[in-house]
Amino acid sequence: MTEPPIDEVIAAIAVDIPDFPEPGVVFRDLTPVFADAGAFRRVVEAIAGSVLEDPRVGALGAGPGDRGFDVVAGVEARGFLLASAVALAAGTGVVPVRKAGKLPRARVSADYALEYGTATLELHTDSVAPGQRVLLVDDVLATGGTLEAAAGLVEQVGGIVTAISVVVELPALGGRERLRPHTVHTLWTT
Ligand SMILES: O=P(O)(O)OC[C@H]1O[C@H](OP(=O)(O)OP(=O)(O)O)[C@H](O)[C@@H]1O
Ligand SMILES: Nc1ncnc2[nH]cnc12
Repeated sequence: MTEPPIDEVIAAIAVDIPDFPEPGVVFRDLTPVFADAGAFRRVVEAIAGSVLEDPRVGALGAGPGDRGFDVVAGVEARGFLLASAVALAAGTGVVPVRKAGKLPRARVSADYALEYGTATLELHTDSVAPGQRVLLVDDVLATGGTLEAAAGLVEQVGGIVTAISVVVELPALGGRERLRPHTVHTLWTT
């Protein structure tokens, strides 16, 4: 039996919440997508294979037996739900990009603004080896402030951001443009 396209699966399950967490923001709640076993499996497998589907797959170092990344990095908190599952599916390890004050050892930090506030992200300096290829994962790409900060941290410790993969992209907020020249893979654009 043919499975429906992944964007249709996500769109049918995700829930839009107007004016959350503040007036004017339409919050895209993906928790029902992650709670649905079939949808979660599809999402995780699609992200784990996202670099292999890139037309520049060869240039990114992907090919038989190589998905094009050596480790998955996820952004706290919702990115964690995806990143560890993607890493398990891909056979790699997983690295947390955490909100400020949670990482105990030597770290780099970046302040940033997102669609509804400001925050600070941190990464252990030794969590990515120099030259290691990193797939950076999160649930939502809105303004791109969060993923721009996370990508900068990965690069600051010597990693190569081979691609950025998200479940949903809100193109009206310009995140993709902000993340150039990084490659951005999205499962659902709305
Ligand atoms: O593209 P941007 O405008 O930067 O917004 C996207 C970010 O916003 C959300 O995280 P949030 O900071 O709400 O944290 P959470 O995962 O802890 O809920 C989301 O999970 C992304 O990380
Ligand atoms: N509109 C939105 N919905 C869910 N998460 C978000 N993070 C930033 N903007 C968001």
